[in-house]
Amino acid sequence: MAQYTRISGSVGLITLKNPPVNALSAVVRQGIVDSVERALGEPEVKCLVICGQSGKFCGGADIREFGKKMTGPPLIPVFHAIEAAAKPVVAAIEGIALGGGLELALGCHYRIAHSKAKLGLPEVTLGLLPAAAGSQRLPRLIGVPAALDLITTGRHVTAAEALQLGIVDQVTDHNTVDAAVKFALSVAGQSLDARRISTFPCPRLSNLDAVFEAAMQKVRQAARGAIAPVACVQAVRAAATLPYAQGLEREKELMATLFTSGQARALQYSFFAQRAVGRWSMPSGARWDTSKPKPIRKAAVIGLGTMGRGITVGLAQAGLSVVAVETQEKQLMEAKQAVSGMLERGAKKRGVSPPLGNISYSSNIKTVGDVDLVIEAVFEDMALKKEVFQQLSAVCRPGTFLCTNTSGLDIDDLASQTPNPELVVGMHFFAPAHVMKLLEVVYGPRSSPQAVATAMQLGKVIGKVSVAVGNCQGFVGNRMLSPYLSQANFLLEEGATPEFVDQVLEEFGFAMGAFRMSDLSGLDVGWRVRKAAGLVVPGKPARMRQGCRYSPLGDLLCEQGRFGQKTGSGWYQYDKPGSRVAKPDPWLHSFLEEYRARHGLVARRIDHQEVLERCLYSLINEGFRILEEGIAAGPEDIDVIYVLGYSWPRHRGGPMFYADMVGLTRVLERLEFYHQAHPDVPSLQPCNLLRKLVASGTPPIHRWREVIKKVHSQL
Ligand SMILES: CC/C=C\CC(=O)SCCNC(=O)CCNC(=O)[C@H](O)C(C)(C)COP(=O)(O)OP(=O)(O)OC[C@H]1O[C@@H](n2cnc3c(N)ncnc32)[C@H](O)[C@@H]1OP(=O)(O)O
Repeated sequence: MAQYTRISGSVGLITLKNPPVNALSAVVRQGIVDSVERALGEPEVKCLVICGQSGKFCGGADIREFGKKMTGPPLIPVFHAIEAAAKPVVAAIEGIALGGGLELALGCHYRIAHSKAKLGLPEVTLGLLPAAAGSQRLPRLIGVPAALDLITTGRHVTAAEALQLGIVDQVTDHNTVDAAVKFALSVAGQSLDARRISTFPCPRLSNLDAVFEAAMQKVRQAARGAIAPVACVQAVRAAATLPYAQGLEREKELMATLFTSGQARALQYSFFAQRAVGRWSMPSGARWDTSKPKPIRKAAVIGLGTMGRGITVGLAQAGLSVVAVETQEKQLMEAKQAVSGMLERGAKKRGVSPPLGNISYSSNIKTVGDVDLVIEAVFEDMALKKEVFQQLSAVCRPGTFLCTNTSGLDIDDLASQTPNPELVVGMHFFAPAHVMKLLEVVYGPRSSPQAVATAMQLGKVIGKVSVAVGNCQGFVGNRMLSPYLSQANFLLEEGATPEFVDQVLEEFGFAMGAFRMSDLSGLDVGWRVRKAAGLVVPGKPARMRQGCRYSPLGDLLCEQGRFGQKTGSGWYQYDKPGSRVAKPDPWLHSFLEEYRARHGLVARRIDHQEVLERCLYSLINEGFRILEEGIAAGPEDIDVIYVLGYSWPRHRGGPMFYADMVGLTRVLERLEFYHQAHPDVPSLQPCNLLRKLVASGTPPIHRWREVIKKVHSQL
């Protein structure tokens, strides 16, 4: 609702009330209309102030209403009525003014913001554009280049930047409503002619075409197939080239195509999924709301390779005390230098001082005796990790949580090295660990709910989106990646090239195709895992392992020392070791031809559809197996992991959402088709849960949990 009160006798105060972010629901919109009408009708009222309750101005349109039947007054006429008012209307912006919230403020005659407020038009991140006249008012207020930047990126700006850009008229460190009331009284009675943004001409640009061409090129490059950023540029162009009323029409047209698009649905699903994963549950019944985390003030990181360094930076930046341990003195010194550099660069970007003093470095594991939680990040070798866990058990004080940054080793096996397996969980970070938003929190059968809650909470403190998952080989992300990569390899055996497979996957929206990604991460990583799993055994039939089809192509490249970017060659060739520019490699093409000839394989023409279906549906099928086994609690967990950790295009929601969009019946049919063609590839065999979902009428994704529950209760 919107509450109307009178203060200081002559100020009408409208307070938006819709927790948690005062979103503009139908009731709130109606409340604004009624309150404005009432204030304008009261002769004693000289001016109006609009604010939000609980220190939050407004988080924009109510996203929960999207896709439902529209009720209540639409936003544009509401904002026009405010702008047309004969009494000054001042927005008192505390906390947030985002999307429709900022558009509401732009409809007001003046804007006063608290110094800690954040403002922005993030609609593009939801697959939309600022279609409550924001795309038309903002360029008129701050000029085309700045408006293009804010609208196409959706980034939030601080109050200080908003003041500099001209979005707000004043910034205060004090009570914003008091400041706005005072300000409103000071301008009451003055002409409002120069305060109505819709009447402003858009600031002229001599190089208008060049500016828009450059903007379009930039968004197309970054968008990976997303349509909203492109529509945002088109809408701003309308503001720059058309009268306001016609610009609004164009905004409406563009919004109409976006609003019902699959991309908007995917992005909005992704928004809620990212929040839903915080409400985790375990098969034991332990849940986020019944498990209390322990506060972590001091943590230790063991092993200062690439991952350990990133984790140390993340912890220190969040204000924790960190003991960083590396047993080799030389590596310790190198790590200290690298971590300090990362902290200094990060601090410079944020305009703060680097938290160098938060970290103490040591080559002695005994120095971790007084920490609350340890994150082990040594080399991915079970024997080494076990040794570290035994040492930690001996030196840590009772109750210390022991976490491992393994990307797929058995958490329970590690926990068995300690007398308190309930304190052990996995914290699987993604490289670079101080940048990537995803954290897989992995619980073993003996991990306590408190250990899980603590790791989830710590993830939040250091700015990660944490997803709780069960213990299995590769956890969720890497386990699903395995059939995807296998299919990519099989496609090479059957006639494709790495560049063709990558092109198809990149056109789908991945930042990198399977082979470019493997070259970046290092082919030796998977090779080591396959060796440990007993798959790389000389003398075994080359293309079969453990009764299933196996491609040894990656192993053969590793035997040649082709580990990817770091060695200057892998699936592609590079100018020099460490170079990032992948070039098709004639050597690799001849190698594939020889390989096919040696194994009697005849190359055939493979089309886009086959590449996509085999790579993606096998990955999705594994996702259904993960849900069936209860390793992930719901499809949102998997989708968040894939969007944030594996560069799955956000505008496609994630693999499980994508399966829902394609249609489960279609996914099932195609898997059946490919499994028939490749009966020796178990990952193509449709899993039971997928069959059950189809048999139960292919319910939409938000109802899958009901079917999953039934499947679990039958086990
Ligand atoms: C014609 C179309 C006109 C306008 C279009 C729009 O306005 S589209 C909406 C534009 N607004 C946004 O994109 C803001 C989205 N929200 C956020 O970025 C963050 O939620 C926010 C406001 C910065 C707060 O972040 P914080 O980390 O503090 O909290 P959290 O994200 O967990 O959100 C708390 C709960 O609020 C719910 N929520 C947030 N925004 C909205 C919204 N606009 N509509 C409805 N609900 C919203 C969010 O889902 C959380 O709910 P929960 O039940 O706890 O999961």
